[in-house]
Amino acid sequence: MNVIDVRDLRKEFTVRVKAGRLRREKRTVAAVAGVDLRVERGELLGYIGPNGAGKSTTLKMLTGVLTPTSGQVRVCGLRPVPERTRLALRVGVVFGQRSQLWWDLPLRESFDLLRHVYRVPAAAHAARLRRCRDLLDLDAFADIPVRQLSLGQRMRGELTAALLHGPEVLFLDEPTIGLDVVSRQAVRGFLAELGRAGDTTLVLTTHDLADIERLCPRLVVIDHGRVVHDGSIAALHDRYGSRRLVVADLDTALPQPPELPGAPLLRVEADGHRLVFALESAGVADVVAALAGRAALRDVSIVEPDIEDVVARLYAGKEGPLVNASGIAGAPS
Ligand SMILES: Nc1ncnc2c1ncn2[C@@H]1O[C@H](COP(=O)(O)OP(=O)(O)OP(=O)(O)O)[C@@H](O)[C@H]1O
Repeated sequence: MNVIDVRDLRKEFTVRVKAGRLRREKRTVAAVAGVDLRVERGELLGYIGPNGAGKSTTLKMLTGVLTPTSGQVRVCGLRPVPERTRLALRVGVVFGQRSQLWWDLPLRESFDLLRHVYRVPAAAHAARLRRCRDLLDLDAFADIPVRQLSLGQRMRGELTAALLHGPEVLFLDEPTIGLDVVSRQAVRGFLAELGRAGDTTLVLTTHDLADIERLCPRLVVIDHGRVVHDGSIAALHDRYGSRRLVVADLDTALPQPPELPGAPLLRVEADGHRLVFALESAGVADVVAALAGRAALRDVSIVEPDIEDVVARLYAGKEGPLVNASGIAGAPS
């Protein structure tokens, strides 16, 4: 069953813009311009796009904060705006910039209050809290008022607060923004664990593509309010022709670089001591074996295609083969 079902969703804002020295005129901005999206129970969905693409506006419509201009939205079978109270019991929300915790209370007391707000049975509350305490290491700071917590500590508290009522869908808007490496890993690890358990659907917006690579088998990219990609990261790489690379360091440069079937040579570097091949139809083992038969190899490494590059091209509206992370464009120099 689709826990999220969105059809031709639109949101327009009326803004006043300067039109001359003193005059201002009204203009309509289509923040979301016809999004279709279906998400099944247990899916982990990355919802990304450049600044101003319409991500937050979409999430706000999915959670009942904003009324759509037109289109259809169902989340857990409910219409988010008219049935917002019922929806709140079935979804959790973590918006990086906003808090649902009580600023002057320690986390422990916030969690207790939330139990009463959502009327969660004591045993279920205790079980969920125990899981979050273990996975997010909350005990070290659970008695400190929220206002004194670091951003990373607060984010762990926010995640817990969003999950204590056992939501079916968790919406996360930039959950790792501003976090240090350790906190980011803790949050990602926690979300991965939640995803593995399979009973919570995650919708994650982020500018940190490592979040997406780590967590989301499915990636929806929007730009100017429209979906421009819906599929896996691998599908995005296929679309842009980005390939894995084999980088071979040789003891002695060859007079003529070898031609390997299914793995074109992209570049020769370091006076011929480094050869870079793109893996097309050939496998790593075939390429390495063929090279080893023709040259003394000092080192071989495999370079994975870089998601940042592919997404940057998508945002820039450029189709076609990728200049990948190593700046390798296609022809040997
Ligand atoms: N309340 C509003 N009034 C007028 N325009 C708005 C309003 N909220 C959003 N917009 C406009 O709608 C567009 C989409 O904004 P939105 O916040 O959804 O983008 P976003 O993808 O979340 O961007 P970011 O990555 O920068 O957070 C932008 O052009 C923004 O200026």
